[in-house]
Amino acid sequence: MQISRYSAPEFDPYGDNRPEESTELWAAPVASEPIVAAVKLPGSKSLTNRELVLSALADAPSLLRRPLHSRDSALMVQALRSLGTRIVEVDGEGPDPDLLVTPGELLGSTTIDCGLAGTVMRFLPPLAGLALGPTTFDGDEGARIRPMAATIGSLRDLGVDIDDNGRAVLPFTVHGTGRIAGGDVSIDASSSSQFVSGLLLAAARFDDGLHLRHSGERLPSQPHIEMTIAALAARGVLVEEPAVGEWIVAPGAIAGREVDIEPDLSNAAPFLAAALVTRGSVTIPDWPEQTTQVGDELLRLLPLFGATVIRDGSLVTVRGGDRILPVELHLPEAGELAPNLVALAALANGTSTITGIGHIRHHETDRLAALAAEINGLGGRVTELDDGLMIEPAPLHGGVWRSYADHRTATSGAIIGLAVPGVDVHDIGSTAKTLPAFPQLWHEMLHGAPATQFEPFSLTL
Ligand SMILES: O=C(O)C1=C[C@@H](OP(=O)(O)O)[C@@H](O)[C@H](O)C1
Ligand SMILES: C=C(OP(=O)(O)O)C(=O)O
Repeated sequence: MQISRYSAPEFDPYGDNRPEESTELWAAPVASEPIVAAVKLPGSKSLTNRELVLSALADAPSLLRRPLHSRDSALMVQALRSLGTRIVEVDGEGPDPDLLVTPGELLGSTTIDCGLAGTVMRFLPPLAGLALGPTTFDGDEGARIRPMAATIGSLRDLGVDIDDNGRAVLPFTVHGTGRIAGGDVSIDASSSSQFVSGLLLAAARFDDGLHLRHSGERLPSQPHIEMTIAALAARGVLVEEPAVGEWIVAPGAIAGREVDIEPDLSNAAPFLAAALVTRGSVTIPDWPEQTTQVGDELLRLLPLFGATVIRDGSLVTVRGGDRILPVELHLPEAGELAPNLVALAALANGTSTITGIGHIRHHETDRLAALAAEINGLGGRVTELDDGLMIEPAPLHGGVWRSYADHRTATSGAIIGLAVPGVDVHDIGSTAKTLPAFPQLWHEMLHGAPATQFEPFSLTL
């Protein structure tokens, strides 16, 4: 295999926009024996935020059952409410209330806080174009460097006036007029599939619908585009795909519906990884038989690391092998899973390469640089490639593991900490982005009993 090395400038994910970081350290628990546990996971971020957006655009109310309640979904709820959508919590089973969404006229004249949520910053600008007044988008300091050019450029090409001071990043203002002409548009979605999903979700509400073409050299995270297309189909909107990287949506209504949100299978990754690290077994209930979630790929990928996967109806159990095997993976479709897989590879008994994931430099942080810096900080031997990482075996020692406000970097530190004493994860609270209960669930997985010392992340809806 040809490996081209990436020569990184000294890693600083924020430049001058460094956010204030909490100095809180979380002592990652070490597993002294094989873990045998079952972990029930909350709803999928990607499904919840798509269904919230589609419910706001629909022609009738929708009920979301067992949606995710996390920072990313709370930001989406808050943003849609401020645009004019009514969203109320209604009783559901368990701790995560259902959401009843009643679409209203999109009003605009508001400011949307995107936090660090790609789904909020890429899915909502088209809705702001359909709104009656201006909407300003901003977010965390770390969000202000995430690429937005394809969203801003395409909406402009479709007739929307956007003021971004020529910078093509947050903050920017969409001057909505209540309608978007729609029609033909071409984008480069090589840095995120969310540019495609954001346009497709709203396209049926454009006057002339949408004929979208992707013109860049690669299209990452394609399962997430398939998820968008499936969510639209379930609401009566057909997306035609005349060629790879081309989508057509006719103008029409988006139906309201009742929808069960599946558990977040990408967030199953750290727990299933724990089975491999401790040579134990971890079971996830309610694993959907069929799904568009890329997390389902874990059932194919984890056996490559030496795991055995057992399916019993909706129960999925992953059992660790004698050791963690090195892997050679090309993962453009599953960048979201890469950080946790890299953590596993750092504990393997040989050299691994994971490629095809250059776009994850544009996720919550530059994940390739972050993972290399943190594993190497514990004595590891990770080399950045231009589109991935090479991970060579090395004895790891304890130390501080920085999270860079990234939930998946944080959980990667927790995975390594199971096997390496003395790993202190900085800002474990960043897991609230998609899994506020992560520290509790991790503790329960290890000890079987609820932890008392964790204050759950509180959300005001
Ligand atoms: O549409 C979505 O819900 C997502 C798409 C993917 O983004 P990229 O295409 O930027 O990788 C994924 O990594 C992200 O976590 C969620
Ligand atoms: C890339 C991710 O998030 P976002 O939706 O903010 O892009 C992620 O959750 O791994």
